[in-house]
Amino acid sequence: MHADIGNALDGALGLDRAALDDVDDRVASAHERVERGRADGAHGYAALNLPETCDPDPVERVAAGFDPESLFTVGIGGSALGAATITDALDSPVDAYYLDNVDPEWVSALCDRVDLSETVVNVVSRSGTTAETLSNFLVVREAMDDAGVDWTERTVVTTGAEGNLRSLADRHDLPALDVPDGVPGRFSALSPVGLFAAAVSGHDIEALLAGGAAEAEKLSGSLYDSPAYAYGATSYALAERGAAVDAMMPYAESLERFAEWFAQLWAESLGKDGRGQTPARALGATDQHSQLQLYRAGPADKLVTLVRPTERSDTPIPETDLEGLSYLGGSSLGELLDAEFRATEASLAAAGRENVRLEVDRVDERGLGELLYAMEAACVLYGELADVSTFTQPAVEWGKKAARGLLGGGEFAEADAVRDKRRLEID
Ligand SMILES: O=P(O)(O)OC[C@H]1O[C@H](O)[C@H](O)[C@@H](O)[C@@H]1O
Repeated sequence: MHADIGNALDGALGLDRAALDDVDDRVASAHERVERGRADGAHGYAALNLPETCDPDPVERVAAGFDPESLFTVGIGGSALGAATITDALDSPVDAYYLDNVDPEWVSALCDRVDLSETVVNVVSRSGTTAETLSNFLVVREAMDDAGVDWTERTVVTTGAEGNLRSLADRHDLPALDVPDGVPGRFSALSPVGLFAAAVSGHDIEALLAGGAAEAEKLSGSLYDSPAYAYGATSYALAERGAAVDAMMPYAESLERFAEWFAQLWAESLGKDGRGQTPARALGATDQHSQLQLYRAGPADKLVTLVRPTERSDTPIPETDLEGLSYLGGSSLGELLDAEFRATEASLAAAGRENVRLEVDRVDERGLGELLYAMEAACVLYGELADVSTFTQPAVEWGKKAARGLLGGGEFAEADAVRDKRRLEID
């Protein structure tokens, strides 16, 4: 991945090169802490070792046992978004569906619509306790039973070393993949959690890991030597000066989900102790015609992150004799998209609005591996600089307990708070 942080300097938020150099002095010690954590395989930091420690063989072996028309990944948050980012980005013969939400109409319509006898179900939960995932799995399993499909022949389990799902896999002798120790869900894209969907869809998971390894090699004690750290340190420095929002805006339809994955990574990891940066999801060029007005002329409280591949297959724009449109003829959709990318970058910079450019060669397995790993490393560095507990999510756990208490799954004080809701009702 290549990062260009030039437009993050000397804008409305006042980050200049001297201030960034000061942050760089702290990057050295932050990097040492990250390296120590990686060497110890400590919780969270272990995720940055995945390009070396993740063995693609078991994933490929389990995937080779299936030749499905469709894939249901039943999981939520980090147990779905990494895989979804990869399969959405790459052309695939397998229809990949992600059953993360528990919207009853949507789930049952999906089970009715898809041929379950040609579907593989991968139920993914690190903890094996997530209510949405287990409920959706039970619904899908029953739908398979009802359709006369032997679910045990078509189900893969991806989970931690023990728990409900591990017991289920053992009891029914299901193929099982491991969520590696020390790897939180939102950092698990380059583990079996993200890679099974890619492998069963025929993608090269070794190239995904190689992309991650290439970014890992560039991590160093200076932000000026590592694109991942350049991004993490710049985002942190801007956040400290008031960039409360990070608008992730890929210029590739195939990377729309990447912005969703990034949102979880950034929000859950860094939103702590009254700090953090709110991720916004945008898509170039579409959102130039929607959100860009705000990004350029609204509050100066944002970093806009522009992502693009430098190479892509292209489609020529046919010649036309329509007056006013002839300049488009002989050009291509790719050239138009690139011109829009550069115009947006310049338009933000001209208004003093900070933006960063991130580029990969192509949206392929290698490029995705680079991008996913680099954003994870950027996030870990940001967390070190901000001194937050990057790998926990206590605020999310609060809501989980409240919901569980409401459903009769135990006594939780959090559920009482739901019952005590204040009301001021207007009809
Ligand atoms: O993999 P699971 O244990 O089912 O967890 C799925 C998701 O659950 C929670 O919402 C956490 O905040 C997420 O970080 C996690 O990715």
